[in-house]
Amino acid sequence: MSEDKPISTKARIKPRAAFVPADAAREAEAAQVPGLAARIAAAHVIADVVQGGRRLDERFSPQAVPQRVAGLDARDAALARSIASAAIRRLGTIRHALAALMDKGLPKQGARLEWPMIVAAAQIFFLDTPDHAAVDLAVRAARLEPKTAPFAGLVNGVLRNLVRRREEFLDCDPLELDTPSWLAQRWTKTYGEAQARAFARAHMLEPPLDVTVKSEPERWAERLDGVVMPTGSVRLRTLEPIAGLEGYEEGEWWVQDAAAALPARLLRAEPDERILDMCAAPGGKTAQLAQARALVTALDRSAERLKLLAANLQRARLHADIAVGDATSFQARPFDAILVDAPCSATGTIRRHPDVAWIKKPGDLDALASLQSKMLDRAAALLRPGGRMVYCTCSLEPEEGEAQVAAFLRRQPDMRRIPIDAEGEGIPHEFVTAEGDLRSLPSHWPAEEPRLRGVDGFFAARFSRRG
Ligand SMILES: C[S@@+](CC[C@H](N)C(=O)[O-])C[C@H]1O[C@@H](n2cnc3c(N)ncnc32)[C@H](O)[C@@H]1O
Repeated sequence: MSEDKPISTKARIKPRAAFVPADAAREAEAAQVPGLAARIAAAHVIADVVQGGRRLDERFSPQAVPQRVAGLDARDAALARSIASAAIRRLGTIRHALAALMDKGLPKQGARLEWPMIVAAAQIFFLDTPDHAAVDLAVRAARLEPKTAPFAGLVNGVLRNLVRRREEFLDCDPLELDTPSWLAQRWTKTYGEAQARAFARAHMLEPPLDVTVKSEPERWAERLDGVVMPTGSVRLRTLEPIAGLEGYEEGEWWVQDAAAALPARLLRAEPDERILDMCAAPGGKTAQLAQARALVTALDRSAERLKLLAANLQRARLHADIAVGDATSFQARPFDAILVDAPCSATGTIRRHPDVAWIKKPGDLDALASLQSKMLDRAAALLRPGGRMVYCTCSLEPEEGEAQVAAFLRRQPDMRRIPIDAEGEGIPHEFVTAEGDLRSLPSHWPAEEPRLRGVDGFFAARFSRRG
């Protein structure tokens, strides 16, 4: 361990096996120490995401695997989630700091201690946990296993040093450390270095909770301690679980990022129009279309996710016809309007889903872009002459946005773009491209109050079919 070694920005600890208490007796022992089971669960979840490519949401779903979080009470599960989320959001910074404090890295026998050390570092850097508790619980985690117990002193020393040098490590560049290099390079190439850095800074913050209200946004903003955004979404400061908030059970609003609420609006649904929502689950956009009293068919390939959509619509007291099927081969008589909210890399949602940055790989883009173009072509075939269509993705990558749409218009001479009229449609000017498409960025809406900043990165383009 080194005391004041200068920071090498390239320092990294190699990924290790997950931290697993050796047997049931030790798990029981862990359960006796308040807060320890939550930290161990967080360590497991971080390893699952980083090494196993698993989604953070899935690890905390009601079907969570028993060893991970299922045994925790609600408070501990919430704590484990906020630790895991903070750790994954700033994984590069944390690994960089730990590597800078250990000359030779962790000894082979204690390699799996990286995970509880990451858990402790996330608390020391980003959460309200008292430093001594964060350090002590990591040391206790190390002592649980005979293999790692000899390194409890090392864990203690490194983490105490981390506490001492906290400010220095927090001054690091999030574009270099907390953004996978393939994404940093892509964003720099597409948007320039200043924007790429602004995205990385936006990704550092826990995002606000945005909701789409059925009506009276000002009244709901007042009741829920929020603000009405220029596009009509209500943005809340709360960190409380949503199910307990006023109006949720009654279906007066649903959770939806302010940018995610725009594509369905761009479709301009009219009462009684037949609308196909091609990739509908879990249904945020279906609910908007149903709220406009359109006759919506909600199609999705995933029956599981459609169950969630059905529950969400039921809570909001809204209706749609639900269809399980593949959008690329779906058959039906022509629709008046179609929304194609295609599966994508989701790189525009890293603020809300920091795991996306570590789970997605550059090789995913080709397969996604090819699926999106098949969906677009099928949608064009299902649209009546004169009908409207909106294509959108929550991606910052041009292959899934601008380039995808340019190729679509070349392939489909019957389709023409309907540019967005920012002024007339109440869409912020900075969200609208020269071609008239929507392109929101995580760095947009730079509010003074950090809790109210930013928006998901979305792309949307609108078309009509020549009559
Ligand atoms: C971006 S999400 C949709 C989000 C949804 N529109 C909303 O606002 O809540 C993409 C959806 O596409 C679905 N999907 C993926 N491939 C599909 C396919 N071939 N056919 C139909 N749906 C598909 C996924 O199951 C997923 O639910």
